Amino acid sequence: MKKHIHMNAFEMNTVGHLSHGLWRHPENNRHRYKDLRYWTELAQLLEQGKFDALFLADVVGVYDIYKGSKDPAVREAVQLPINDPLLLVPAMAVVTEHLGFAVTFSTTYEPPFAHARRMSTLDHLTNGRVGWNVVTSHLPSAAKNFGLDHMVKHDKRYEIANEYLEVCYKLWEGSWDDDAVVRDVERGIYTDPNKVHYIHHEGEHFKVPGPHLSEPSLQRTPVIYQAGSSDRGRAFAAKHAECVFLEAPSLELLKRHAQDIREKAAQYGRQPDHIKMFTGLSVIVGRTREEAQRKYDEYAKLLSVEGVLAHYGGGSGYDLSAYRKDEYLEYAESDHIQTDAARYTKHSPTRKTVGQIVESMGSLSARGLLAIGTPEEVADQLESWVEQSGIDGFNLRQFVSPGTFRDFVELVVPELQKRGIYREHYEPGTFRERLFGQGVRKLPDGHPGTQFRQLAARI
Ligand SMILES: Cc1cc2nc3c(=O)[nH]c(=O)nc-3n(C[C@H](O)[C@H](O)[C@H](O)COP(=O)(O)O)c2cc1C
Repeated sequence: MKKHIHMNAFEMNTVGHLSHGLWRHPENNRHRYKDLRYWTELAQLLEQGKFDALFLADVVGVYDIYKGSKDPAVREAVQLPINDPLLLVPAMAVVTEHLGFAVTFSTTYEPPFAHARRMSTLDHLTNGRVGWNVVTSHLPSAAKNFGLDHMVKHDKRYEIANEYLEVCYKLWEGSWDDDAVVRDVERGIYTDPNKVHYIHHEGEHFKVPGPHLSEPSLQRTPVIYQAGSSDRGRAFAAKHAECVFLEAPSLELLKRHAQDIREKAAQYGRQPDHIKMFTGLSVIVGRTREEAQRKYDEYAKLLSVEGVLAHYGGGSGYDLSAYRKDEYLEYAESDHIQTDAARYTKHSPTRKTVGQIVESMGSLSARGLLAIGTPEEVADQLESWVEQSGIDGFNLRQFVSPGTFRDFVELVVPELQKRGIYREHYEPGTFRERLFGQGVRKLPDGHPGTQFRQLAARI
């Protein structure tokens, strides 16, 4: 059987996720993000298109680096206003049966004990369809709103994240035995106390005795997503991630990062093929090339460079308004997203002036892979990119909502299915089983989270 392409729909509980300025397009419904039906309709559309998951990004701060002010981001709706993504999941789960939900949550500001319960709750409510995009956050405004004077240093954030996950694994994997809940009416025992264990975690950043508050859910540990390709980011992904969101300015670098993560994963004793690699994808498809071009022209006219610059400022830490246009942008150590800081500097095939970078930000392909054309032409591109880079799938961005996703479901999915490179029906089971095969309901052997099972045996 040909290798199937996996698809996540990349979304955010906000107006301006990535296509800044396009909220002005008459067919764009992003202002309906506050309406639960926007999300339940979207989930049903994605399930009709046999997507693996809805991947909900999230930030807990304001983009206020560009021009030293929040005003450009506020004016352009750059990931503000923004609501909590986790609260959308139960409603979408009720109207779907197979679609996964990967939600973003930061390990830097809120402690692990409550988050572990939140994720167990979602795994119960979705019948084993939840994933967690583990981020460490990158906005100084978030740090200040969580009581810190400065952002936690970049590498320190990953150090905290490693311990954070250890606490969560202990709670999810080791605190409750599979047969702890007995519901023995005769003896009046709901749960056998001998099968619920303290975790007694005492680390540098967290002290959590346990036990976990939730009974075991189908997956126990949610499917672990990660985004971030710095050295520390890739090392973290190699240790924990089951789905990695890679972004790079070339397919060659994408391939190298994917190989690097798989090699590091093997050194951790993991199965390298138990990691699915994704990259961002934009698609403008039409029944004819002219229709696709018309959409491209409409979107390109509305793209806001100010919005892109405000987003880039928070992502990279570089305020491009502070440079002369003829200055070359050089890589400077950043505590923000180092992948973003490297995009136009050390990861760029050529040195770029700030003027050249700002000009390129005015293009719809600024954020990476963009396929434009008929369903056949788009499918050709996707097949070629997967073959060249060795990745497993894409996080599909959108220009207009839900039009971009509807076009992909109605026009591109049938073409991919015809070529035998996309599922025609959902495989049974949990989110993790759909990604990694029947029977892989929980973390597979070799994943570091499995070492914390049968905690009682070790305490
Ligand atoms: C493609 C991509 C998407 C990301 N999405 C988010 C997000 O939604 N929320 C967030 O707080 N951080 C996000 N990040 C930042 C990283 O997850 C993480 O916070 C890390 O600090 C930055 O990664 P890096 O420095 O290893 O590149 C993203 C990073 C990348 C590369």
